[in-house]
Amino acid sequence: MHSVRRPVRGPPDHLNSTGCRIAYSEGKGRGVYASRDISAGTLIEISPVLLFTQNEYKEHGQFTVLDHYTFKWPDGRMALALGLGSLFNHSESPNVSFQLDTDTESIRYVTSRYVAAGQELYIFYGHKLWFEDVDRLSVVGRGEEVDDGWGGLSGVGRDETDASESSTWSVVDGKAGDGVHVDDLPFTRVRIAPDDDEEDKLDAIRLVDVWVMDIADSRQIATLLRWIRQNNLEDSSLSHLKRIRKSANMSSLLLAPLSLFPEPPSLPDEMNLPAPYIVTVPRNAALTQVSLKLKNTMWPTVYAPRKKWEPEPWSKGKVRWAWEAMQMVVREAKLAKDKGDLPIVAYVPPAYDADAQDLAQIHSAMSAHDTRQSASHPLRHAVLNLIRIVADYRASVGAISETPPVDLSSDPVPSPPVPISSVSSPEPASSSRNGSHYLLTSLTLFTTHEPCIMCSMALLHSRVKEVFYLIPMEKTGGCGGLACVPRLDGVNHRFGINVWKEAEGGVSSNGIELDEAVDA
Ligand SMILES: C[S@@+](CC[C@H](N)C(=O)[O-])C[C@H]1O[C@@H](n2cnc3c(N)ncnc32)[C@H](O)[C@@H]1O
Repeated sequence: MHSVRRPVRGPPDHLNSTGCRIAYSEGKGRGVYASRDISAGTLIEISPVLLFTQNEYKEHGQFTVLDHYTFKWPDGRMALALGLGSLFNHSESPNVSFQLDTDTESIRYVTSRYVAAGQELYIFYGHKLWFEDVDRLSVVGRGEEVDDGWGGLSGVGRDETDASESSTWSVVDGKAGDGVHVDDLPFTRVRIAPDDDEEDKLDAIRLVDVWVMDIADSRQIATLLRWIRQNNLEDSSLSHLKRIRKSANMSSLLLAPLSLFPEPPSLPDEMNLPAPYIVTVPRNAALTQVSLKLKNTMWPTVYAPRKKWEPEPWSKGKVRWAWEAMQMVVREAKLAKDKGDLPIVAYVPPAYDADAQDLAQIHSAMSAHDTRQSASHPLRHAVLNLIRIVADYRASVGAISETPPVDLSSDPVPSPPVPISSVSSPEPASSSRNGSHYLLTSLTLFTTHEPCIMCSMALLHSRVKEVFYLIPMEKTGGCGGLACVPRLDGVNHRFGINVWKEAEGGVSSNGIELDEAVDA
């Protein structure tokens, strides 16, 4: 360890609203510690960086103590993390991953698993350490491997994504924004709807009933759009439709699907609005110009000439996000098994895209494991436990639309932390608000095992965006195994289903297999 002398009065108090404090770490100098339980996927720190030119570093920096704190920035300069960033110590099994954000010249630190209060928060520096890792038995000297000439935390600068130990998987190596070819994706997509009909004829167009309202005074539109947002009427099942239909002297506003509101949604009294009425509109976006023309006669529809069931483009950053989630569920499932429960875990991280995060209003990851055995309760499936945790979270933060976006000056985890072992409250939180329908809107659920039919139905009702699982359950699964719930005729929401390929990125079912008759 380089000499970090203790100041006379110990480490400074550090007020960090995301749960970190500074303390001394045996043999490592100062370190960053969790001051409370922190759930996986929590953004705990954004550190601005100070950048030095290569010359400044070569001529000065490398001969100073700064050499222990600087690392290579993607553009070749050397960087020093301010804030807490420079105080994270190294571990071979880190609990924090980080991402370099070149746009804002900062680094974002996110917990990669649940961290209990009092534990140290570690990142992974890379394989070329210049000090003796006190937690490791063998000594790895700085000169023992090929040096890239930069030293410091030089492993960090390899790419723009995080540098956790797992970044050696080629599918995610490179820049976060780079695309991944569909054939290289580590998962396969289960087809949800038949793709035989192009909906190019009027009678082939699949329909859905929605509530609509006419607005004579166009000045009311902005107020109503705000009201729709606040009342959570933005259902993803209607995202293929434009919100407003204009005619010569009248605008009509699409409110919500009938499937969610059998009764007309109640509108703000003070605006003196006409009563909503029912209109039948296309259920899907238009895939061809012919179908667009036909659909537009019913309601202005989005043109999405994407090949049907062709997966949306995935970037390396997003694959890494999914990969970390899959690693997380498998790891947690093994822990659950060690505790005597079934090794089934469900996990919802914050959405990858900022837009989806805004829509979902979930800014910290939540996970749950199957507690049927420890709770002696037949309904404590991992997915149901997780949905209840999300409901509790939503209830604890109050109105969904009032949840603030994540902001390091405020607490991004307003609810109590939710370790996988914390599922014990007997009753779900209930809410009569419109938002109670939308527990998982825009969110992706990762799970070790294909959810059973009951859980798949619960996911459908929760409006989950998509599901990833590793282990298909042919005899009990509701996402392609025994049945495919979102493919059923008449369901009012469809969610995507993806099956992680066994052992892709090292995510393997070894040790978490179940008897095929068990329903997950
Ligand atoms: C970026 S600094 C981390 C903060 C540092 N502990 C401090 O008090 O300023 C890197 C230095 O921390 C120490 N360090 C980090 N992780 C360590 C580990 N696993 N074992 C021993 N020393 C470690 C080494 O001295 C290294 O040069």
